[in-house]
Amino acid sequence: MPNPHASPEAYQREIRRLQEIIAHNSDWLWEVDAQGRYTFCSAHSEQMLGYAPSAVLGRTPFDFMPPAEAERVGAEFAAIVAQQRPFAGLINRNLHADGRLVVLETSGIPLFGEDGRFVGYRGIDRDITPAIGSLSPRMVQLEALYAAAPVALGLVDREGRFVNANRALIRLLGLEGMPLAGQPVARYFAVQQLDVPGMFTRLAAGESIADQALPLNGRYYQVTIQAVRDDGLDQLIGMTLAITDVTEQHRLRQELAEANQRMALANARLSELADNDYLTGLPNRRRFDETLQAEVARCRRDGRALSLMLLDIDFFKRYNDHYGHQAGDECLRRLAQLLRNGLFRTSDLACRYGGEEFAVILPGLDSPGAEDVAERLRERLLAAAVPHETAPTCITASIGIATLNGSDLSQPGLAPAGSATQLLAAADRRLYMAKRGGRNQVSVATL
Ligand SMILES: Nc1nc2c(ncn2[C@@H]2O[C@H](COP(=O)(O)OP(=O)(O)OP(=O)(O)O)[C@@H](O)[C@H]2O)c(=O)[nH]1
Repeated sequence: MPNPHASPEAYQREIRRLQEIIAHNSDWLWEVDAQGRYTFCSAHSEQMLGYAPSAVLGRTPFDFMPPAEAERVGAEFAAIVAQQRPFAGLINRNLHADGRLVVLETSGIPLFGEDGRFVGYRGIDRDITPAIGSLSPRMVQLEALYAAAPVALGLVDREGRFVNANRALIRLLGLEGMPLAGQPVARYFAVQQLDVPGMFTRLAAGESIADQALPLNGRYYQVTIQAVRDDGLDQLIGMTLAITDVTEQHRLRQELAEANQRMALANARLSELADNDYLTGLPNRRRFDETLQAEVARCRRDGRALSLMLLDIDFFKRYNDHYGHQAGDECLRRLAQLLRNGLFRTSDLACRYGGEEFAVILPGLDSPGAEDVAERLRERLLAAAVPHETAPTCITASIGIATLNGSDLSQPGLAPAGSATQLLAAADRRLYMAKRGGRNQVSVATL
């Protein structure tokens, strides 16, 4: 610094000497204020960037950079300013007035006023473009794409450290303004989220790594890993990380799964409604017809017996008239419950045939077996002693039974549909006979 106590001539000489040093130095000397605006600029700006100092003063270094570079360097510089620390070797790209890209290496020290307040930086820029060679436009384009890609991209070395990261990755990690290069991946992702050593072991063994899900801060990401190999030696030197936000797809998939589940429930309910009687919950006439057809066909195939029971409540009209239709409904539900309650084998099917009439299909049961079941059922209903004041006793039922013997059915020319019709007609005849015979009884036919 010039000595302010020297004679004016000596002081002037010292000032000129310093100006010459600045002018003949190969570096660009500058000062910026606390807002980063140039307050001093040596003549080198002209030769480095093609702008005279007068065109530089008042502007910021970022005004001379391509936008993406300005954003990147701006973030790095903001972190430095926040700590008000010296820095060196900050590499940045600038646009020369003639359109060329110029790579500068910037170093600086913070400046403080007499009261100790931070007032800006003083530093130098060195043109290192000749040292690194000119940047091909293709390289610049690729870098711009990398920087601006919406997918979070990063390169990781064999030690599990970030070599670089694009803006999306820095944003994803909430690290705006902080340098990520050189930081271990494990610092930001737990091993359960990204097992980098494990992945390297597998990549080194020639395995590929399937995309994996990564829930993070309430969002869902998909991580894609690729090995990076040394071109010449085919040696694993690192891996690329691509982290795509798939929250929306994840949400849609979940909604779809839920909708499918609701649909399956609705379908199950629909088919239940289509197959079951709404009043008693027993299988309805449609289900009965289908099952009887199938069982007759099976009876014919296997040569086994098949019995059919038709059950009709006695004096039910009187019951309805006396107790009301709703009480009649309740009575039907009670009888349905009785039919359901384990009187039959799992292969048996009790259905509401219509009105106050029920049917039970008894596969594999011969005539005496079916009669036995019917008697037990009749007795249980009697034992339930459901009051019926306008009938001789309580609620009772008449039952008609018909049985097909499989061996008879194997005769040619007897169609299954015909057999089912015959079986039904025979059981119905027997029911009629049970009614005629005085009700509360079982009548059995053998075809
Ligand atoms: N409460 C109620 N009653 C029904 C239902 N379906 C049919 N019924 C009644 O059942 C009665 C059947 O009467 P009928 O066919 O004359 O026979 P019944 O009075 O039982 O006389 P028998 O069968 O000869 O002993 C009718 O009054 C029908 O209205 C129903 O879902 N709920």
